[in-house]
Amino acid sequence: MANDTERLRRTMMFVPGNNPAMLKDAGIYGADSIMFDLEDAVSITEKDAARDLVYEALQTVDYGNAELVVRINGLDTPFYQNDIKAMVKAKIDVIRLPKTESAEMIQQLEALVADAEREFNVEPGSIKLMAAIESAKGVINAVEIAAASSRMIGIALSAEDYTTDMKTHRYPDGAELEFARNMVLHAARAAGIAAFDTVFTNMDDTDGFYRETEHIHQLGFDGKSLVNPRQIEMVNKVYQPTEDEVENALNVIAAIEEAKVKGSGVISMNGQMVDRPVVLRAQRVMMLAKATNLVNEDGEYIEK
Ligand SMILES: CC(=O)SCCNC(=O)CCNC(=O)[C@H](O)C(C)(C)COP(=O)(O)OP(=O)(O)OC[C@H]1O[C@@H](n2cnc3c(N)ncnc32)[C@H](O)[C@@H]1OP(=O)(O)O
Ligand SMILES: O=C([O-])CC(=O)C(=O)O
Ligand SMILES: [Mg+2]
Repeated sequence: MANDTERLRRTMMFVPGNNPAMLKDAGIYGADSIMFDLEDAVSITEKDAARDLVYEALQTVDYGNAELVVRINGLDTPFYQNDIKAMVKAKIDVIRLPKTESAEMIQQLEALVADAEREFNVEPGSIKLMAAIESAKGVINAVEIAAASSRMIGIALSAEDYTTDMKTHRYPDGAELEFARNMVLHAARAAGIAAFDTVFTNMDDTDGFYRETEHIHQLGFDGKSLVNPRQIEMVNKVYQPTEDEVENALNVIAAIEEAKVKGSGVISMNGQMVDRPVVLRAQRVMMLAKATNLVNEDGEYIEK
């Protein structure tokens, strides 16, 4: 598995935990992260069956290199303890807590995960955590939630529940989400973890999906939660660097290597200053270019 902080997380696709066909095929679409859902996609009467199905799928299906995430039921339900035990036993990569409102909730989750790791002989600390922020209280406390545990790999905005809590709904321009998006993003960056934007649920509105994805890409989100495999390619397209960006990144990396030889951390390239932040941005461009098979491991263009 890639280093937790470097790993690409453009696409995190929800898969309803009670749907055997979707569980079986979820790995074929190329999502960076697959998120098995035990919460709102599963009705109350199917909670136990869904948990068993996801456990079984984790034993039998090959999901390749995808990061495996489970959205457990909330801490105010009778289901979360069994969810945690089963998913730790199955050695899931990441547990996503829905409706997170405080750092204490993450600490409560962490203690239960640590107990389950001991019970099932799973390497201590190996199961990572993330939080979904779905209310005004969660948004206000996003900074402490993001920093609540060294196991945290990310936080996500969940706009369906959030807009309900805010007594509004989702509009095409997304103005009702701007404050929450900026809070979640800044909290994640301050804690050094990933930031995920929310789902887009109108499968027929392709233009709207592109508009929203371009917007959150511009803000700096790592990626989005998704509900449908058709959305994966669209997100990857938005996150794929342009040829000009790759060209510039390659020039920046070459220029800084030359500067290093001369014993300097800064150099001028075509009249533009190149220093550490420019180099870090160039390295991220190259990581995205490699992930979308635009260039090979040596940074050379792959002929299509
Ligand atoms: C607010 C929240 O909490 S959101 C999170 C909870 N919600 C979910 O998890 C919903 C997940 N998504 C879905 O169930 C579906 O994509 C829907 C209902 C949104 C749309 O369904 P459809 O219109 O039938 O999807 P579509 O026609 O694009 O499906 C194409 C194929 O992809 C599969 N597929 C669709 N969504 C998913 C998914 N999320 N995971 C895995 N496979 C999927 C379908 O089974 C179908 O496979 P097939 O061609 O082998 O039959
Ligand atoms: O995490 C998400 O984007 C989906 C969700 O639960 C919500 O929007 O309430
Ligand atoms: Mg929700």
